Amino acid sequence: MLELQDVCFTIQKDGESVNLVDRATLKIPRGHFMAIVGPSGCGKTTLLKTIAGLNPESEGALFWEGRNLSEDGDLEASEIGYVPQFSIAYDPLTVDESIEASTRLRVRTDDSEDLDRRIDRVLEETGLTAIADRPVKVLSGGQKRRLGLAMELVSDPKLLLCDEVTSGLDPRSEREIVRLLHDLSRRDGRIVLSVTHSLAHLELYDSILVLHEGRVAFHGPPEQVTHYFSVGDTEEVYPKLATQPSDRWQSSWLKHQEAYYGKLERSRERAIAAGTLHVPEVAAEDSDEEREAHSVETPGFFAQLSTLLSRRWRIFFRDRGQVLLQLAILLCFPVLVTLFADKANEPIMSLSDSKQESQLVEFREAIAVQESQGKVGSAVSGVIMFQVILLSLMGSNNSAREIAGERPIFEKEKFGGLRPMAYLSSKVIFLACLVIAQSVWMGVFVNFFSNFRGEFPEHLMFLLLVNGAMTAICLGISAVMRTAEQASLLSIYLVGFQLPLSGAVLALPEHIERFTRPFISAYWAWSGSVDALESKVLNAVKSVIDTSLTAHTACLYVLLLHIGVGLLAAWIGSRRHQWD
Ligand SMILES: Nc1ncnc2c1ncn2[C@@H]1O[C@H](COP(=O)(O)OP(=O)(O)OP(=O)(O)O)[C@@H](O)[C@H]1O
Repeated sequence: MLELQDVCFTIQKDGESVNLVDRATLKIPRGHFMAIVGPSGCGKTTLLKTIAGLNPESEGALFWEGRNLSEDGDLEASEIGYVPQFSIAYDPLTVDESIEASTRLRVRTDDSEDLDRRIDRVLEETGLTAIADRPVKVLSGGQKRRLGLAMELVSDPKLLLCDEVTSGLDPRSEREIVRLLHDLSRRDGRIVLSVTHSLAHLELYDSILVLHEGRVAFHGPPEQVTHYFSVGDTEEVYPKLATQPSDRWQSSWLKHQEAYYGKLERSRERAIAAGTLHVPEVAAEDSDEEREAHSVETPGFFAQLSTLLSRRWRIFFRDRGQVLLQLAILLCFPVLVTLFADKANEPIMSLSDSKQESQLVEFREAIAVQESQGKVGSAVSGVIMFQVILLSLMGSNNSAREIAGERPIFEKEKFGGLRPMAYLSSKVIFLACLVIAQSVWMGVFVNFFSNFRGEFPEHLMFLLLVNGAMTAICLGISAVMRTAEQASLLSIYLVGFQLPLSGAVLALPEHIERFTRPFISAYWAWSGSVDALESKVLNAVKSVIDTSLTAHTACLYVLLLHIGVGLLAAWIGSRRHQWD
């Protein structure tokens, strides 16, 4: 039994408290299929989220089998299924792969046979067996809704919450989905609550809850709705609701509640007696030990991590556009750098040791040496900065959308028991592979055509670090921002400011530089790499720059700090609840 006692969900609006759900009192027995209907904006989704625990109730209490959920803790992630309005599957995966990933993330299975059995069961239950190999992106609206349901059913939830799963469907698909939900509530005492706009097929529900401005206006058998509201047709219910304030509807409903619950109870008993409703005994779930024995265990950290990683690589390789873009960037960017590397290869002239015949010749030689130093110094510094900037760009391209672009799915999976740490670790490992491939290739390729005139391993380390720092910072941005567009835009600006604020092209005024420098990863990677040059080339670079250099050890620490800050932001952002 799910029971709500005077449950409120309150928000602060213009300094005032507003109840989006106002003293909702309900009793929903096991094996029950209930529709939540009401005019747009009346609080249907808000009520569903309050039941799910996504909106913590401000007042009142929720009980599950007599257990106070506010005091004794929420339902286990596996006990509750929530099918949201948005799609929770990745387009490039197939139906089968989506259900498999969902099972591996939510259910600790005994072996591969157990896993296959679970997948086959939900495929069959939701009528998806015939299209198990089909990619999600080609599914019809109705098939996508079935898939959303299937992905929730993998843990065999006792409470299934569905938000507008029939909206936008043609009448036939809508009836099929409502019929499916009805069937799902007939087994194992599962409660199915479905928010819907549609007043069609009400006869398939056990009860109808009519909400008005966050308040319960009616909750009873479907055939009683028109009688209760004294209307000829269900379509007339919403206009009727508008004829009086919601508190009047609420108080008049409270007077009739017991009588209607009596009717619901009698029709339930008839269904059980007729064998159309099967509700197993509840006694076994009364003790905590028994509950634990029956509950589905969530997989461990490493199991979730490996599922996420294999899914990420699969999605990456299925997205041809993404693979081609990565390859194009990987191959073209280093080529671009080598086009400018000619002058960096030239030798640097030195003053001859022998005495010159005249002062004029000596002077000309000094000028020539200075020019040669300037030319090579600028080229070497420019080539290093070019590499650093391109790797910063790759870093931002790697991760700016990585979390923000799939946030709703991540939130949904978190609700289903996914550990944020497993999720973030999978992102870090995936991105680290990209960073290593991009940076090593950039360093080695450019070094092949234009030999780094100094400690190449140190230079390579700074290339890795700058790409890693920008990838980590943009991953943090991706986790903190609300949308993928915001995250992309901010990341692009961040990269855009790297070159002008690095000081490699133009020295900044000192009072500005003091504040900007700590944040500019490109400066630290450039300065560290320049510091690793052999002394003659280093002096040539110093002769053309006004910006001061920093010892490479300090550069190393600052870049590591940037990576740390980026990952910390990603961790904080991933843990934050951001369902909407
Ligand atoms: N967290 C929130 N903060 C402020 N307002 C909110 C919040 N959540 C919901 N609302 C507002 O509460 C009202 C009820 O929203 P809800 O989404 O529950 O309605 P609904 O009945 O499901 O609507 P629809 O049928 O159009 O989907 C709306 O006016 C919505 O803008």
